[in-house]
Amino acid sequence: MRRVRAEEIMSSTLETLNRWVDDVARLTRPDAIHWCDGSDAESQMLTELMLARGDLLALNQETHPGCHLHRSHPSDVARVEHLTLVCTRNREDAGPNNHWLAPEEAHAKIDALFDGCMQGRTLYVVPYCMGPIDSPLSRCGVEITDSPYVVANMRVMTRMGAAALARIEREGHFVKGLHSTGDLDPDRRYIMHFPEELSIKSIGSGYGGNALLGKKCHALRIASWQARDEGWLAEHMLIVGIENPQGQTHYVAAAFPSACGKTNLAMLIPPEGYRRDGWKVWTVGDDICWMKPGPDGRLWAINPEAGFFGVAPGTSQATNPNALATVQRDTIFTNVAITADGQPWWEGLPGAPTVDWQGRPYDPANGPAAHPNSRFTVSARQAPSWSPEAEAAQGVPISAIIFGGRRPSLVPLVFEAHDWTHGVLVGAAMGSETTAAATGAVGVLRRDSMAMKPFCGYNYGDYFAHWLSFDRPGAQLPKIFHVNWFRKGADGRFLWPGYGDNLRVLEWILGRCEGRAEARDTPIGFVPRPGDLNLAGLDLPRAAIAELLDVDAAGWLPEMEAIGEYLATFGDRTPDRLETEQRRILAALAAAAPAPARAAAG
Ligand SMILES: Nc1nc2c(ncn2[C@@H]2O[C@H](COP(=O)(O)OP(=O)(O)OP(=O)(O)O)[C@@H](O)[C@H]2O)c(=O)[nH]1
Ligand SMILES: O=C([O-])CC(=O)C(=O)O
Ligand SMILES: [Mn+2]
Repeated sequence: MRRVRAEEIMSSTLETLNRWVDDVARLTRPDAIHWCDGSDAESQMLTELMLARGDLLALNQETHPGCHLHRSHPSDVARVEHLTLVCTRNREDAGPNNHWLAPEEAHAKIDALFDGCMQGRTLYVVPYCMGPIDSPLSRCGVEITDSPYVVANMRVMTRMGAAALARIEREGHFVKGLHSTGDLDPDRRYIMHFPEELSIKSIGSGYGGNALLGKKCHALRIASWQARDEGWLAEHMLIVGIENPQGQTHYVAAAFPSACGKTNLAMLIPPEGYRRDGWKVWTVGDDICWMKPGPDGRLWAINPEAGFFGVAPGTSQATNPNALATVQRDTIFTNVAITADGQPWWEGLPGAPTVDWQGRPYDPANGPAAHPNSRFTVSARQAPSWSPEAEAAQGVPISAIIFGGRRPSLVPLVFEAHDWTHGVLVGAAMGSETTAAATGAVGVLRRDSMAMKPFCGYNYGDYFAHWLSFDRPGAQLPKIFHVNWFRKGADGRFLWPGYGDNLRVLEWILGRCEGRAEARDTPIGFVPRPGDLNLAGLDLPRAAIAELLDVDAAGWLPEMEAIGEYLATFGDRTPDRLETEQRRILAALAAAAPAPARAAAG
């Protein structure tokens, strides 16, 4: 066999890349082509260009140096799940959890929209690396886009430019992402994924997860497919380090659906008593987590991103002071309001807006001043809680995995799965109320397994089987938990204070991992009794705590039945082990429920 020399791989990769750029240019007909190097000078040039074109507005440079505002088209403010497709040769491989089109038909449909779409525009070639540039867990891609705003965001959100291109040349492969804002007509908008070709095509949107292709499209949909083939996990999870008073740091990964508290938990500021005792919280990631079993059998995780694309509304000194401190400089704000002196403003901040997110004089009759899905894009390094371990090539070891969602009733504040199989069922069964992060109705309860409903690039049944496959000899798997910060009382208000006080729940979780914390066993898992949680200094009525930790077996019966029906929607692809587990819990609930509920459910 002839050995292929490194230089040959390098030149053939560059050839592939050049040929692809040429092909795209022939189709889209840009006026110019710009290869991004990620330098400061390039960033400066793009900012000036966008300021001149009105794509960016400078905010108050005295209070917010280096901060700018971008207003997207009012019909282009969130991910569009109904226009997001996974195009596999076999429809079953995409699964009922994805919208699907056959690859040939999909290419034909979207290429027709790309035809000539970059006339009068510059085509930017954006090489990027998801994850630390020297990590074996990282993966690279190249996004072609005609949006300088996308380039500017990709520069913050990924390791973008020359170093990424060098890694691509060395490795010989990369994910291809083609993006154009097109004419922003929602009728000519598609976000298409071709996992078998490791490629993405997105047109008609300039917004977040639709357009920053390194993020949801690559790091979740395509990566989840690759991860299944290669034995790792690509998840919609934050990664946070919790340092206890003894100076030990444990890392936790948590999956909550979009706009359900990942960024907040990742940057949590401990309550005062905890701070005094020496607890610290370190942010590794706030949205995406790639993890792989290490030589020691533990799961080791990296954050593939380099920045935060966080929800602005609700971010305040009271809720997330770390995030607020992070966005005081060098931040791109999208669809927030502004004050009379040009500072960014959103609901939850003090002061008053004068101009709303659409650039109109603020009038409460028009709704919120900032769009509910308005965002900030900022380098993760600017967070006061930023963990240097986020740059570690081997990643960080995960002690606990947490699932959670917005559940106004039924689901307790926290519970622990009995074992890995049960934990996978807990993740698969996740439900949450929809939020403004995607277009469509808000506040509707839907199943969102592992918070990946919009992001899993293949059949959920296969995905559950992949999760189960990590339970094998030699594995040192994290314990799995479920939390619910969003339980509401009869008055419609949240029962749990949330935010910094969530550390109380994390302390119990880590205590369980170390075999210290107590719990009672219930059909749905281990639940703390009020005395098992550290509630010192918390002004919470005893009745609220009781309600937060109650397990209503009669109420859980129909929920567990619905979970069974949901699992069945993936047909043969649902692993038997998961269905057996669901039946086991259903039986335990039936035995625990008072007789009338059993009869009703029977
Ligand atoms: N009641 C309550 N609300 C919370 C809590 N944590 C976060 N929120 C609110 O939930 C909303 C979204 O929070 P984020 O932390 O930005 O959500 P995310 O999961 O990072 O969202 P994406 O970036 O869309 O994936 C904000 O309005 C927060 O104020 C909590 O513990 N309790
Ligand atoms: O992808 C986006 O547009 C924002 C985001 O993090 C999410 O929706 O989970
Ligand atoms: Mn997200």
